[in-house]
This record gives sequence, C-alpha cells and structure tokens, in this order.
Amino acid sequence: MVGAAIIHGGRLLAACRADPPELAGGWEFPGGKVEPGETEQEALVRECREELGIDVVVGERIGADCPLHNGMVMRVWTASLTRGEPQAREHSELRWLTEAQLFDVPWLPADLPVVEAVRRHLKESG
Ligand SMILES: Nc1nc2c([nH]c(=O)n2[C@H]2C[C@H](O)[C@@H](COP(=O)(O)OP(=O)(O)OP(=O)(O)O)O2)c(=O)[nH]1
Repeated sequence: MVGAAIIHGGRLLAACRADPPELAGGWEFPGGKVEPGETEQEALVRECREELGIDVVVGERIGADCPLHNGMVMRVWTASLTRGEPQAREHSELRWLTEAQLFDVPWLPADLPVVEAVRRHLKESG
C-alpha cells in the first residue's frame, strides 16, 4: 500500500473515503495497492491520476511504515501537484488543509503518525 501526501501552497490534500461502510467518512492519503511490475512511486502516480485526475511528482518518504488492519503496510511519500485540479472521483470529499487544520478531519487511525510527520514537514518548510 502506498499513499501520497500531496502538498501544494503549504497545504495538504486530504481525502474522505466513500467505502467500504466501515471506513467511509474516514480521511486518508490518496493511494492504493502496488500492481505487479510497478514501483511504489509509479503506483502513486497512477493512483493520483485514477482517483484525482492529477499528475504528481513523487518526493521523499515521510513517516514510518504504517501497519494496517488488513495485515498490509502503508508507505507514504510527499508529492507535488504538477497538472490538474484534484477531483473526488472515488472519494466523497477532498480538502486542502493548512498546518493549523491538519487534525480537523477524522483521519483513519493508521494515518495519524504520518499526519504528524507531515505537520513537522510543513512547519519546517514554512
Ligand atoms: N489509500 C489509503 N488507504 C488507507 C489509508 N489508511 C488506511 O488505513 N488505509 C486502508 C484502507 C483500506 O483498507 C486499505 C487499502 O485501501 P485501497 O484504497 O488500496 O483499497 P481498496 O480496497 O479500496 O481497493 P483498490 O483501490 O485497490 O481497488 O488501506 C490511507 O491513508 N490511504
């Protein structure tokens, strides 16, 4: 599992899950599973196109590996938006969060340590 911390103009893009019912309403990093023959970074670029209709350039790994409830592990990278305006194609809602707003949405529990790492990253980059 890979996720993208898309940072643009000092804000982080957060996405609200539409399904499955037990995760709906939880906020997450856009992303998904890595397909055979693909690198983790390539999977992120593909998922951002599919889910959001945007092009991103993948940056650095951020946060520790997050164990998920299903036994998988999620790795998150920073990403910058290079083309398009994010559209909620598979999510119920998208929000750009400033550093002060980062914890205003109910993140999926596994994501919280990574959101904290993003907070430090935004602080350092001003
Ligand atoms: N994409 C994503 N999934 C997360 C995050 N945090 C978290 O616990 N998950 C969980 C939710 C799902 O149970 C699992 C994988 O989600 P997913 O988006 O790849 O998978 P999916 O089952 O909807 O299937 P698909 O897109 O691969 O078809 O990871 C996160 O920040 N981003």
